[in-house]
Amino acid sequence: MSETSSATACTNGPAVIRAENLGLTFPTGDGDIVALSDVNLTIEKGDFVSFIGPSGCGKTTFLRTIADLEKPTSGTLSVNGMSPEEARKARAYGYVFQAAALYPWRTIEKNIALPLEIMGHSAGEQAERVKRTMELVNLSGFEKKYPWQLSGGMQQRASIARALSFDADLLLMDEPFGALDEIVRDHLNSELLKLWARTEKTICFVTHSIPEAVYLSTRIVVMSPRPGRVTDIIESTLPRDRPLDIRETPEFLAIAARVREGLRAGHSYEEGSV
Ligand SMILES: Nc1ncnc2c1ncn2[C@@H]1O[C@H](COP(=O)(O)OP(=O)(O)OP(=O)(O)O)[C@@H](O)[C@H]1O
Repeated sequence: MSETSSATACTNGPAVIRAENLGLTFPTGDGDIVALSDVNLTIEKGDFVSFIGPSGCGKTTFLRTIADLEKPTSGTLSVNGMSPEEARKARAYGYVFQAAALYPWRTIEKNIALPLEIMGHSAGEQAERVKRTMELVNLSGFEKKYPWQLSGGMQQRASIARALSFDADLLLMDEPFGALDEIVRDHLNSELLKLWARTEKTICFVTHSIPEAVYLSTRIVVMSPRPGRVTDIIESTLPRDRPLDIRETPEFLAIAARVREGLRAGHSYEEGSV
């Protein structure tokens, strides 16, 4: 799909995210950095959208703009039909960072309960939600442990549980598995797909890995730097039910080849990852 046609893609239905001509420029001492330029993208409810592209193409900035952690300098952005600020105040999204970012002095259950505490949920409601989300990410039994007593993969599952605890429909995930080894990453990828199927959340997922993007996504947004822009949007033809060995199928490899081609067209392809 060309840059021009991607601008008009998928504009039917109730959009969770709608970006129109979105731009964000950071003024710095060394001049302006155009992190996002003319981004047009619509994400529908229940989509699993991955953002892939080389370092500096604006993936994190786009997620942070959705989360109202950055302000656009041009264009418009709506989240569940609201401004990003309104959506943040309405707790419309959960955010999972690259590092698990758990508080070391809190037990796992207390880390997961933190947003619920801040939102003023009763102790009973907190306990019920913590139990439910810990089950969802397969961490039951580890409630009283501290983060340092868990493996990296388990810590990241706890941070996913924390993002799910207040039941936002939208999950923003910024390279959540980037620091994990491949076996753990495979496992968490397939767990995440199951969780997505069970909860019907809308997920925006940043990754540098082509196989990860293809395995997880209903749509893959390819971005390119200088300035950061969307250069391709690839619709997945894979079924929603995806065993890990789907990655060996010709259909999977064909989509991966398309993503690689999209990255190459943005003059950003490097062998293996981006
Ligand atoms: N607060 C900031 N001030 C100035 N420049 C910034 C700021 N945040 C990001 N940038 C710049 O904006 C561009 C996009 O950054 P961003 O972190 O969104 O890229 P990315 O695609 O997520 O990269 P990576 O894959 O390395 O995480 C980069 O050139 C980055 O240096």
